Amino acid sequence: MELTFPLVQTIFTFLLILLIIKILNRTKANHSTPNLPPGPRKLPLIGNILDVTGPLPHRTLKRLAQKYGALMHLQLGENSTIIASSAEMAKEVMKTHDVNFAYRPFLLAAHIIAYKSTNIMFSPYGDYWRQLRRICNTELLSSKHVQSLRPIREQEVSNLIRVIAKQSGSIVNLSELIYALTYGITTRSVFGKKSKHQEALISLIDEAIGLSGGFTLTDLYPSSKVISFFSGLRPKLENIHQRLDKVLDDIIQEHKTQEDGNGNLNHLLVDVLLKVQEYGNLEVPLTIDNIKAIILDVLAAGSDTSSTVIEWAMSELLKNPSIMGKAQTEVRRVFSAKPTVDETDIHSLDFLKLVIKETLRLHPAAPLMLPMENKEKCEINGYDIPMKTKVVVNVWAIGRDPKYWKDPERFNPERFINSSLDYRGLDFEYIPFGAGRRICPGISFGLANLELPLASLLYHFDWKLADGSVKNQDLDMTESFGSTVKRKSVLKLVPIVVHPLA
Ligand code: HEM
Repeated sequence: MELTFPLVQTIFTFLLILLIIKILNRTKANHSTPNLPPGPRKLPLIGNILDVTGPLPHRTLKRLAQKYGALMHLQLGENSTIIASSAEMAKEVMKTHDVNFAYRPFLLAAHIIAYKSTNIMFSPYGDYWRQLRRICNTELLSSKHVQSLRPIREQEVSNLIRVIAKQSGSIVNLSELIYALTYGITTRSVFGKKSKHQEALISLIDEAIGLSGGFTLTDLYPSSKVISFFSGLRPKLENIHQRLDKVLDDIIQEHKTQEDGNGNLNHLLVDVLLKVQEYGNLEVPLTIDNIKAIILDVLAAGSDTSSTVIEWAMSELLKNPSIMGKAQTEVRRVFSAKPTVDETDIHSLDFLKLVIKETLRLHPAAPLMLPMENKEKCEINGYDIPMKTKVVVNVWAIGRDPKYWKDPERFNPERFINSSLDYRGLDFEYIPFGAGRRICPGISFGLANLELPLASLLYHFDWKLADGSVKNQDLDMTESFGSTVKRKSVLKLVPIVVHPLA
């Protein structure tokens, strides 16, 4: 058969279409099999869930990273997850690709408890979140405002010292006392006077944190209605949310009609928010529910973190008596002419600041930070990171990496002498408060809540372990994972009054 020109043209067009389809398919195939970072073998349906189960995920993830690398991929149920375990990878995520990773993944607990994720921690990156951060930086959590809350801290700490002094020579549960102290400081900083609802509020927040910590099945399989139904998590969270909402409403109403302990109404965090709501000239209006979500953030993020760090600092000091001695000598010298520690001279406690820095290195309150998510696909270290991948930074592993730290497991505050390393998010080998746009906005408040209590505990008392048969250097330091990583066993100690309160 002779090939006519129209027939040749038809065949040519047909072949061309086939070629285009093939190229398109290949491109599509490339899209569906990205070059992900290495990670352990994935099992059908569950992926790597079994690889990360265990009581201390930050330690498990460090071990896995030693095998698979500082940028590792895990499939956790339906969630494609990247774990960054080195300063270099953390910098890629939180500096090079900062805007792209400034999102948070959807978490059912944050959605239900925190008024549809309108708190600072879980609201998506955008105008509303930017506005909240502006309010934090300029008003709510600014250094100046934290300074104005000084009388509350001093009163609460001196109450604690009185309580402990009464038990001089007997056993105290220091963990419990510190926890009550930081909640006391935070709730009073928010609302002023101790409210009759305070205990209910604290126990509800604890309950909420208990339900949302770790990996919940519902968050591992967000698309499965069956899992969501059988886990029963949603109704439990809704129940807590309703009770929390009622308590917060009552406290705000009660607050509107009374003064704080200092006869002053304008410096408390709830007043700042109510004032900003009314007169703040806001781009996005702030509702009362938004205010409640922010208050929940401050209460949850502000108390537990500080008590955890104080508890670890005291544990490390007890374990290292010569360092304890040095810290006590300093605080007793600086405040020798005073009946107690106040915030006027607290900035002179240079060694105590090193102790706090070293505690934050070895015991970052949030060892896996808060999860992040990228809006768009990107490439890190030659690997593809598809859009909406969850990213976890193992700050704990970075803080103990011998690549950056000499003798990393040793508690040695002096390593920070003459070192420019700072926790403000610029040195990626040391990021206990995170870095980038989502860096903790509560650094000043958090530090103020650490310095005064620690200095006062060291000034007024000498400390012994309750169990006299245990040598100080053998103090058990086992951790327990939750919203923060605390001591597994409570710190039971015997205080001996050295400087009584006047
Ligand atoms: C020693 C005390 C504290 C430590 C170690 C700590 C640590 C952290 C860390 C690691 C993050 C995640 C940062 C990131 O994703 O890059 C964070 C976020 C946050 N922290 Fe803190 N924090 C402390 C105290 C506080 C206090 C006192 C407050 C409030 C009063 C606070 C409020 C927040 C909030 C609202 C966020 C979320 C920020 C956002 O997503 O934009 N924190 N904190």
